[in-house]
Amino acid sequence: MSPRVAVLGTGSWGTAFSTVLADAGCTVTMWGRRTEVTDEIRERHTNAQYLPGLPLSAAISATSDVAEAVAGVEAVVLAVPSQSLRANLAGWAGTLPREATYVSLMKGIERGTGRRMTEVISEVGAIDPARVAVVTGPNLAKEIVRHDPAASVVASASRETAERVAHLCATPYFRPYTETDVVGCELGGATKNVVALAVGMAEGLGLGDNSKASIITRGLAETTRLGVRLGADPLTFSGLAGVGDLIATCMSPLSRNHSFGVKLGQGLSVDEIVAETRQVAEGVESAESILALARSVAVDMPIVEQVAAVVHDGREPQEVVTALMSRARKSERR
Ligand SMILES: NC(=O)C1=CN([C@@H]2O[C@H](COP(=O)(O)OP(=O)(O)OC[C@H]3O[C@@H](n4cnc5c(N)ncnc54)[C@H](OP(=O)(O)O)[C@@H]3O)[C@@H](O)[C@H]2O)C=CC1
Ligand SMILES: O=C(CO)COP(=O)(O)O
Repeated sequence: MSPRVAVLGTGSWGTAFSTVLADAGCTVTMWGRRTEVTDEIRERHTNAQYLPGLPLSAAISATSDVAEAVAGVEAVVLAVPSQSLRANLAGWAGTLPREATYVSLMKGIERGTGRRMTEVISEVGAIDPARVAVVTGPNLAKEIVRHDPAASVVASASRETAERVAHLCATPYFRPYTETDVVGCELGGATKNVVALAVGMAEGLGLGDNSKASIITRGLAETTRLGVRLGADPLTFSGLAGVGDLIATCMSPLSRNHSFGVKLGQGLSVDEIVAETRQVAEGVESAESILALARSVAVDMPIVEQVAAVVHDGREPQEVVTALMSRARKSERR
């Protein structure tokens, strides 16, 4: 019998990952908060708002009733915005199956608490961390649904859980590796969105590839610094969840964070860009929470600090360049 999986969230990545699961042999029930979207997925097998032109597998159904979505599933995949996860889980209290495996697709850090998404799942859902995993890596939804080959990481404190989730989502075009460094994988995924905003800003200001490569490399350095302070393995940041996702997100016009940054660099305000795009650019919210987390453990993150100043305090992107270039000189590796 094919494994049954619930995917909670009908946006770009929730829908794309549902197609991966279906192609890997799972029967998938998606949950979405708008019935027009769930009706469309169930009846017409499309999700025109998020993935226009993509026919969805017959193995994917959808409902706006979360109890119906999770009934009898072995895994619950969470693909809602990072900042709404806590409220979503609280609203589903008593409905979520205790014995299931929980999988986070989200790349953000919670504002106010500095928690990673798997921490929020364990805390609010009262789920044993050994039954929680995160899937992360260079996985732009629009390329995944084209079946362009890509690799990913499934990280869980339990190697067995990571292996089971990798088995559920492995296809000829989606190759999951397993990992136990959950802290490093989640920090890599969340922080690369903020670095992509900075790279996008540089592009929007008309700067070239030297500038972008410098931001990516120094962004990786500060991400690694924070990760190591919080107990991550430094090698995780040279893997798919670190440099892999950083390259994809910082260089691709398909990335919402990169595109958001380009528009900031071109002079648009945060409110103007949000009104225009109406999709999640997780780095905008996470810039502040990652900065607070870094400050709480006395880690210097100058790029994250400058991005937070632009998106939260209205600093001009051009001022960011001056601020970063006029910092006191130091050794590259300290
Ligand atoms: N897109 C990508 O390529 C990738 C994304 N990710 C990560 O996956 C996560 C989800 O992103 P993605 O699917 O792309 O985002 P989208 O913006 O495409 O979709 C967001 C989804 O969340 C729903 N939603 C919005 N607000 C709420 C809320 N308050 N409560 C419940 N549901 C809500 C939206 O519903 P509605 O339509 O009703 O607004 C929609 O279904 C993010 O953390 C992102 O960083 C990770 C890898 C790749
Ligand atoms: O995480 C992603 C690719 O791995 C998607 O990035 P964006 O959210 O910036 O589109």
